[in-house]
Amino acid sequence: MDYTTFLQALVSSLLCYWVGWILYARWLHPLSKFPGPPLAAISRIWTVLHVLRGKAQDEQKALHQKYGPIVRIAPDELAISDPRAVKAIYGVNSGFKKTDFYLPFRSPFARYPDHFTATDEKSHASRRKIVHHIYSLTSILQAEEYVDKCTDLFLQCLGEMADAQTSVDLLKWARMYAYDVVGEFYFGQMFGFLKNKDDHIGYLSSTDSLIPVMTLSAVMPSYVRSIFMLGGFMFSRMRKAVGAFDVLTKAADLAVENRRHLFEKGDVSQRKPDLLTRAFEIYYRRGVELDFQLIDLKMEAFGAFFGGSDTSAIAISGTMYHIIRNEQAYRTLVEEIDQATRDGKLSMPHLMYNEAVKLPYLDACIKEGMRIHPSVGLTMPRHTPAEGAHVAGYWVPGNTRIGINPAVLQKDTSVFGDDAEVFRPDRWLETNAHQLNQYILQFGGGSRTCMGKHMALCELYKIIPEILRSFHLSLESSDTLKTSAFWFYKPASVHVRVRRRSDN
Ligand code: HEM
Repeated sequence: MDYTTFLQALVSSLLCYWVGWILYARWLHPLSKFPGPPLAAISRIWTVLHVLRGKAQDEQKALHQKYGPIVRIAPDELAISDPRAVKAIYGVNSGFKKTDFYLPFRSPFARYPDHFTATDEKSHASRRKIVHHIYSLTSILQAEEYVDKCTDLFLQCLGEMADAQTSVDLLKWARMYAYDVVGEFYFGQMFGFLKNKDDHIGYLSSTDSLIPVMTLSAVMPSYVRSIFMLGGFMFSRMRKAVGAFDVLTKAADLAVENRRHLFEKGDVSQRKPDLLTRAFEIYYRRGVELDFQLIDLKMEAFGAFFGGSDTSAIAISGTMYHIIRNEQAYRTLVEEIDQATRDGKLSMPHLMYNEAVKLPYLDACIKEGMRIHPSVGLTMPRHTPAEGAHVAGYWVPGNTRIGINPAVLQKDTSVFGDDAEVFRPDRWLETNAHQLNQYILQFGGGSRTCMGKHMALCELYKIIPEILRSFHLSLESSDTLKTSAFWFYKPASVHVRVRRRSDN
């Protein structure tokens, strides 16, 4: 066969394959009964472009308006926005498993898959059980003073910016705060963002570069991911980002080595009651029995760095944005905080987490802030069990990818009413408010619920009232919040003017 004939045969075979695939995917595939964009039914390109535009939550909402509560977003994948689907997909013992979407986020040096990316439920449950107590509320509150240390520095910086009358990007500062809290909890000390008032070691810009690339890779078919990731390394920004994480790895090594030294010296007085110490206690007491080595301990620190910094910062800045924007809510909240401070129910100079959670309006504002602006803005995809499953009245075949986007469901009018898009904290003070909780997915659900939830809530319930009792904040612009959703549903910025309060 000559070259031209070979080429013609190849092209015709490929054409036949494609025509066959299109006919099958659109009309014969087990998911062909589900509506959705025609391109999504035949290729993942649709999903990749959809995520690439960084507006997944808005586009997905529009999709549901057009096609209904369940939409085919890739040949083998469905997105659903129906309250009944939450328990079916994310409930304990639902039998739904994490998909390979999570794999690009996995650390290359993980011995066991880290909690976030583990796809084998059994192994995940046994590894999570080993460290579960580290993340309990009791354990977090034993280290509450480290949150206070970061809060003091944050407030000091806000004070300086208020005096200098400079504009403050709350997102950037909340990020520096949240990263420094992770530093205190896991790396022996703050990373120094707040002290340096800047991303002096480049971690923030590195996650900004890496997360979108990883997210795009996560929605691509697995066979093109490596090529895509390798392609990414052609760009100096990516190489720089990876370099910054070398610095992080060294910081983790040093923190672990220093702490090990203290343990081996038997110097109990020098040991901070932080999460690193808790992890070391597991290592020394049951490390061999549980196969929990120093590298596993380091993985916990990495998990918190990647899973707990930007998420917490988005929750803080997103909630603050809505409070500041809503005059009535702002006034009511400040009155509640001031009254509680006057009554001695909020300690000075540091209010305690256990005091803050008792303030009903603060609680309502934080719940509403995270409802309307959850930190995750993509579907959290799962595989249906091999035998298939009923989801919200639909029969979904086995091994189908299906997921809910918290940023879509949490604004669903069928659950939250016609004002679902409005920041209205009072909805959480109404009689049946507790029923809404079951449709809130901001911390995920079931056996895969966020491990750092208590740590994140500790930061939120402390920093928001601390800021509001010391400063008055106003938004610089009345424009609506600009956001992007590469896994994290991130505001572009939250610029505010800050004044010291003269009335306290
Ligand atoms: C406001 C802050 C936070 C938010 C909104 C948040 C959100 C989430 C969500 C939605 C998930 C589930 C993802 C999925 O199922 O696909 C998750 C899982 C996880 N989060 Fe968080 N997170 C926050 C803070 C933290 C912190 C501070 C840490 C670390 C200390 C952390 C560590 C983790 C881990 C390890 C998982 C995986 C759990 C598992 O699958 O077993 N998160 N988080």
